[in-house]
Amino acid sequence: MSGLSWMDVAGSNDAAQDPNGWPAEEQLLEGLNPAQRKAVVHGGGPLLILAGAGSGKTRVITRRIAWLAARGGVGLDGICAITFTNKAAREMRERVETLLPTRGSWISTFHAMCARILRRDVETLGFEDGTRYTRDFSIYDTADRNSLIKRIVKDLGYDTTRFRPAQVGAWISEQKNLARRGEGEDSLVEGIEHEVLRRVGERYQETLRAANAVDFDDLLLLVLELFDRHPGVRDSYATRFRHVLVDEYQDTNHVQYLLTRHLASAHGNLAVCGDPDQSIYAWRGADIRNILDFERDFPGAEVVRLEQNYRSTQAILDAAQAVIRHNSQRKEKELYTEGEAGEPLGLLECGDENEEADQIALRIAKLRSEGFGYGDLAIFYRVNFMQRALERGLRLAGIPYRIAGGVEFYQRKEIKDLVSYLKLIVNPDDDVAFLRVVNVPARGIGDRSLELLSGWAADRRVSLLRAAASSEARSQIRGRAKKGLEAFAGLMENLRDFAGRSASEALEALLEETDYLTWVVQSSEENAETREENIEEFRANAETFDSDDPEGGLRAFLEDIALVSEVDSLGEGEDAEGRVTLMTVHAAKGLEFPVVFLPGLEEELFPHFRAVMDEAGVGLEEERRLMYVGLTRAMKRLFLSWARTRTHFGQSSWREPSRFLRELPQDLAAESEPDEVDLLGAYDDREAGAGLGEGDWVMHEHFGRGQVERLRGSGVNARATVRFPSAGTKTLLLQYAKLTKLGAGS
Ligand SMILES: Nc1ncnc2c1ncn2[C@@H]1O[C@H](COP(=O)(O)OP(=O)(O)OP(=O)(O)O)[C@@H](O)[C@H]1O
Ligand SMILES: [Mg+2]
Repeated sequence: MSGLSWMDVAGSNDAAQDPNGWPAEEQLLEGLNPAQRKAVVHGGGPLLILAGAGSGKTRVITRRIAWLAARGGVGLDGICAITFTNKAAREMRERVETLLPTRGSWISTFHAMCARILRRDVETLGFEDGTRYTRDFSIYDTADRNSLIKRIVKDLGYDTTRFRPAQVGAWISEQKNLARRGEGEDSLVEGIEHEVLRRVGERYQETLRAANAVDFDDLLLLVLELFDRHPGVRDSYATRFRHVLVDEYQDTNHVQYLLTRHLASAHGNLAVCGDPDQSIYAWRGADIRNILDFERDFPGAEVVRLEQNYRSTQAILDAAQAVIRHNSQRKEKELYTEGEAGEPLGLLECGDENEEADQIALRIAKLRSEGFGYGDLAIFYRVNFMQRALERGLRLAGIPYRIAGGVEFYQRKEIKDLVSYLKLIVNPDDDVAFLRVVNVPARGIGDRSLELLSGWAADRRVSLLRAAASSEARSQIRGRAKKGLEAFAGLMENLRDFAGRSASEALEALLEETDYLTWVVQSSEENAETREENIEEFRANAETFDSDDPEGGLRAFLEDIALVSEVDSLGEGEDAEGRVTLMTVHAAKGLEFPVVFLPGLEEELFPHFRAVMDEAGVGLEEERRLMYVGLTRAMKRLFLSWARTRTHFGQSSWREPSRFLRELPQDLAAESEPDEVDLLGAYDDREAGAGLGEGDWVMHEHFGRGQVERLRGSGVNARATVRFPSAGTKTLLLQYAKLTKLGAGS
C-alpha cells in the first residue's frame, strides 16, 4: 500500500481499506520515531512515557488515542484522555478527529471530565442530612466563590479587610484537599483566626449545598466520593473506558491520582506521560511522587523514554539544559536535537520595566521584518503585575496582542450578568446568581429588602428566588421593591422552560424579556458601545457552541463557560494569528512558539522572592523548573531580559540579574547577535554614540525632550541614558532610538 496517500486509501475500494473508514496503520504511525511508535502501539497494562520537553509526549498521547480507537477495537468512546488545560484538550480532540472518521470523545481536563460525570450521576450521592445535589447544579468559578465568601464573612460579623475573600478561599480550598489526604488541618493558622476560618469554611460549604452549587475543588472531590462510596458507579466508568491516558502527569495532585486509579481499576490500561523537570504546580498541591512512584503503584509498567527533541534549536536546548542541571533533586535525562544550531540567545539589560517593554517592542518590529508573524511571538512573565508595563510598551508601538487567562471576557460585568441569569434559569437555587441580577436592570430592590427576603428564606431553608416567588415573603416588603421582586420572579418563571433549550435560544429569550441591550445602550456609561459589542460576541459564542455541540444545550454551554479556568483560555474566536501572546510562564506549559521573550529575569522576581527566601531550596528548584518550562517553549528564537530598576506597588527598587542568567552557558550569551546588548560581556565605555555627548539635549519621538546623562557601548551596542522630564530616565539603544540632537549641554 506504500505510495498511496491517505486520501487514496480512504477513497478507494482497496481490500486494505478498513470497511468503517478507519485510517490505516501507516497513517497513524507516520512521523513517529521508533520509541514513539513503541509507546503508541503498546497493547495493554500500565505505560509510563518519561521524557524531556519537546520530545513528542503529547504527540504520542494523541496518536495513541487514535491508534487505540482505530486499531485497538475500543472505539473513541472507550477511551478517557486527560490533559492539563482546556486548550490542550481542544487541540488534542481536533487532531484526533482529523485522524478518525468519528467524533464524541472523552478528551478533557480533570475538571471537565468530573463535571460530566456529575451531570450524569451526582444524584446517586446523598449526604448525611438527607440532601443531595441535582444534575442542574451550578459551577462557581473563583470570582463567584469569592463573592460568596465575602457575603459570609460579613454575615458572620467579621472584617472583610482582615479576612480577605481570596485568601479565605485559598485556605478553604487547601483544607478540602488536605482532608482528602487524611493529613488533617493546616497547622500554620492558629487561635482565633483559625476559628474564624473554620466557621466561614463550614458556612461556605453549607451555602454551596443549599444553592445546589459546587466549586472547582468539589467537582473532583465529589466524583472521588461518588467512586469511593458507590463502587457500582465507579465500575460503570472503569469498564466503559477500556483505556485511560493522562498527559502532564507530573503535575497531578493526590485527588487526581486517586481518580486516575479508580478509572484504571478494572483493567490497568493506564498510559501516562510527563517530565519531572517540568513539575511546576507543587504550590497548588501537585505531587511529583505520582510520577516518580508510578512503577511501584502500577506493577509491571512498561517505561518508554523519548530522547529526541523536535521543538527547539540546539542553542535553546543547550540553554535549557544548562539551567536545569543546577537542580540537585533530579535524574539526568538524555535530550538531543538533530535540528539546526540556531541563533544565539538575545540578552537585554534594560534601565527599567518600561524600557524593557520598549526594547521588546523594537525586537518584535525587527522579527517582523525577518518574516515572523505576530502570532509566532509570545511573552511569558513570572508575575502578573509585569503585564501592565508590557502592555503599555506594545500599545505604544502599535503591536496587536492578546492576553491568555481569558476569564477576563467572562468576568466582564455584562457577560457575568447574562451568565448569572442563564445559571438561574437552569438552577433556581443559585443564590449568588440571584443576588447578582435581581436588580439588573434596576427594579428598585435595595439592600434592606434583600435582607428581609434573605431572612425569610433562611428561616424556611429555601432559596432567594423561591422566596421572591412567594407572595407571603413579598408581603413583608414595601413599595417598589415589592413590585420589583414580583416582576423578577415572574420573569424567571417565564424563562424557566428555556433550561432545556439551546444556548442561543435561551440567551435570545433572556435578552428579549429583560430588554438588557436597550438598558445597556441607554445607560450613560461611556463604554456602552464596548459592552454592546461584548454582548454581540457572547451571542456569537452561544451560536458557535450550539452548532459545535447540538446535543448540549444551555446546560453544557454554562459548563463550558464555568470551566474556562484561570490558567488557560486564550480568548476563543479571537484571531490568534495576528497577535502577540502574553501569558504567565505557568500558563505556557505544553505550548510552543517560534519566538519567546522572557522578561524580568531578576533575583526575587524570577526566581520569585518567596523561593529565594526558602532555605531548604525546594522552592528554588521549582522556580528553576519553571524557568526550564519557559525556555523550552521556544522553537527558533529566545530573548531574555532584565531591568536595573523596577517599580511595583509604586515602589521603585534596584534589581540584580537572575541567577538563572548566570547559569546559562557563557558562549551562548557571548555570541549574541551583533545588535543585541551583550549582557555578560564587559561594556566598552570609550566609544560613545557618535556625535552625542553627555549633557546634550535631545528629542525622542515618544518621550519628547531629554538630557543625555551617560553614553556607553559602541557601534550597534551604543546606548544613551537620557533623562526625560516628562517620561523619566531611560536607557536607549541609539540605533533604534532615533534621537535628534537639540544642542550641547552646559
Ligand atoms: N517524530 C517527530 N517528528 C517530527 N516532529 C515531531 C515528532 N515528534 C514530535 N514532533 C513535534 O515536536 C514538537 C513537540 O512535541 P510535543 O508537544 O508532543 O512534545 P512534548 O514532549 O509534549 O513537550 P512538552 O514537554 O513541552 O509538553 C511538536 O511541534 C511536535 O509536532
Ligand atoms: Mg506536551
